[in-house]
Amino acid sequence: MALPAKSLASAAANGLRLVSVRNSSSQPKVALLGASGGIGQPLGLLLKQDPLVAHLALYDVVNTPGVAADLSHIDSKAKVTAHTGAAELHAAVKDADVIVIPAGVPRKPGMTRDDLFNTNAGIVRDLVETIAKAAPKALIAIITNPVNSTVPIAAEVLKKNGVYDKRRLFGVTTLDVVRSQAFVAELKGHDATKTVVPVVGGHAGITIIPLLSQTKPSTKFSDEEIAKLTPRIQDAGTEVVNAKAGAGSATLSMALAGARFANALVRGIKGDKNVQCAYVESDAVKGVQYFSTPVELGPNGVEKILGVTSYEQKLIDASVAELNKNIEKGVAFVKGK
Ligand SMILES: NC(=O)C1=CN([C@@H]2O[C@H](COP(=O)(O)OP(=O)(O)OC[C@H]3O[C@@H](n4cnc5c(N)ncnc54)[C@H](O)[C@@H]3O)[C@@H](O)[C@H]2O)C=CC1
Ligand SMILES: O=C([O-])CC(=O)C(=O)O
Repeated sequence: MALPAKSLASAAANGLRLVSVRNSSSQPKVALLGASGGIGQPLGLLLKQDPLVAHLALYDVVNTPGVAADLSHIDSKAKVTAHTGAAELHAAVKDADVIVIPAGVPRKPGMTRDDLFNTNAGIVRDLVETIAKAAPKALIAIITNPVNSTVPIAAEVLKKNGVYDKRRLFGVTTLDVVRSQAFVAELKGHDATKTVVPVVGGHAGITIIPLLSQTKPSTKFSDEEIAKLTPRIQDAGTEVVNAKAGAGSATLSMALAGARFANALVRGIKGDKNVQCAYVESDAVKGVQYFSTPVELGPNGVEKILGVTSYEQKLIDASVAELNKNIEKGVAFVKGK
């Protein structure tokens, strides 16, 4: 919530230290952490072009001034600021409405997303520790893998700081939706821009569950088509990792997906309610604490969790044990068990 200029002035006059006042929804600030990376740079480009973004704060441990100088020459609305290294993180996230996090290492061929845990868990924990203090009301969108575990890590850090609000924390699974829509459109000759495929569960292997039965426009798939499409969607990240042959994982399609999701969060903040799939704390599926489903986004983040009723129940059941393993690993990392 933004304070009117008058109350800000009188608070300052009374010597009050104002901590973490959010910008007004009319001037949204988006902070991008990991802004110099393979995802960060094209995602920064797309966010700079987003007419809803008033301030784009770029944070990384390296190369931020160059990326910011480059982006700041684009004739779009967003003001761009650069913040480099831990000492400048507080300023990067302070008053942010939305914080998008692609900071961390990507996979190489032969690795699972869980193999990134040892490096990325600590990166996410430390970033969220500062967010908890400088921007406790921000909507946080985590791209860093393994998403199934980094979201519970972030939640535990926010809880430890007494500022956790389950409506405000998201694992970004939009790329799974983007891919499903691309693959289905290609197979069926649909217009990809008008094809809708919800994807639920998590963001690794069998936890990625495309609800092909709910494709719009309504589409019939043979058993053979489903048997081919489902694993292709589940392994699409690995398809890119292998094609890049050691040079990283998906960056361009992820930048598009991340920009789409960040835009949806900002629209929600501005009162333009909309529905997106995201990995959030949820009671949609029994026996698992975090699960991606379509959720309605609004001024406070998740306004409503839209459940899953689906023909894909076997896939959902199969994902629960794997998700619980990933979630428990993240929680234990923060709790030091
Ligand atoms: N959720 C999803 O659907 C997807 C997630 N990813 C994940 O996104 C992450 C980033 O991937 P890329 O951009 O390709 O990697 P990258 O290595 O190209 O870029 C990562 C950036 O993070 C920065 N960084 C490292 N430690 C940091 C810290 N403590 N604070 C701030 N910045 C820090 C690096 O300096 C680098 O600029 C990976 O974990 C990857 O697995 C990738 C694709 C899809
Ligand atoms: O596969 C990876 O390591 C990156 C990722 O999450 C994706 O492309 O879906």
